[in-house]
Amino acid sequence: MTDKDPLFPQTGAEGEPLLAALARAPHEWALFLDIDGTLLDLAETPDGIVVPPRLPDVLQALTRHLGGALALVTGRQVALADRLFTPHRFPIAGLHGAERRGSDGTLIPADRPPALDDIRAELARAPAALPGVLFEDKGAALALHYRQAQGTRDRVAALMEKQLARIGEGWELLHGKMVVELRPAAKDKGRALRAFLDSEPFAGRKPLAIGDDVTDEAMFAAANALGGTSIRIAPPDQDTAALATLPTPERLRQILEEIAHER
Ligand SMILES: O=P(O)(O)OC[C@H]1O[C@H](O[C@H]2O[C@H](CO)[C@@H](O)[C@H](O)[C@H]2O)[C@H](O)[C@@H](O)[C@@H]1O
Ligand SMILES: [Mg+2]
Repeated sequence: MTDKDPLFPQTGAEGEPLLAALARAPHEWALFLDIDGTLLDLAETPDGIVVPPRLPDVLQALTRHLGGALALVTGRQVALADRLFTPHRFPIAGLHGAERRGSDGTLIPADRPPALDDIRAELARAPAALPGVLFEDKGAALALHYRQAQGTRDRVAALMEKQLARIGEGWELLHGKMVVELRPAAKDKGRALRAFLDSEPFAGRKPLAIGDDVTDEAMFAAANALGGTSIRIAPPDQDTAALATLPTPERLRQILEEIAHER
């Protein structure tokens, strides 16, 4: 390996050569894709995202090229992600790795302790006190979004800290893009990537992980440690474990579509 090897670039390198390497040897690679901010442009609200019409078929074509070794790794619920990419269903880790469905189609759900229900009720009332804040109920994880009320950031964080203290061990807060999420701590995106690579058809392949946010950092670190590589959708000077960057979801979608049409 040299400093110039495109498969093992320095942090801040351009991500396109990594995807070109995958396109040249799809049987060697497993592809792990985040959704919001990576495959899809960010929107003002969680429900405001737009799935470009060709994207589900592009992902399906890529899945075929890769012999099935493509998985979505997202903070969304699996059920919601399935609706986004209908009629296709992909191997997927949801809720940042707390739930997972491998290529055999069996979903391993996240635990949903009763204690979460009181917290759910309190957070559902938060938008009344914090105008512009949005509550997202993801079943086994709960989120408050402040993209449309950025002045409430500290109050949202304090409210979520209070919920974390209530629910106790085994839970954590994730501070994502203008969102704070309460979620199970034991499973993250890095562990999800490792679990995929322990099973067919992912086993024995080099992982390429692509994401855009703090929650993807565990996935980047796992991919790098397992002989693969990683791309963050971010400016080239982003502080990240990812070994390369791409500027926008749109550029990623263009490249994925080119690879899908090469076959
Ligand atoms: O892991 P991801 O697939 O990237 O999901 C991360 C979170 O994405 C969503 O929130 C983010 O995207 C919204 C739509 O673009 C945006 O309005 C919000 O500000 C972002 O934080 C989703 O709502 C969360 O549940 C996911 O965990
Ligand atoms: Mg994302």
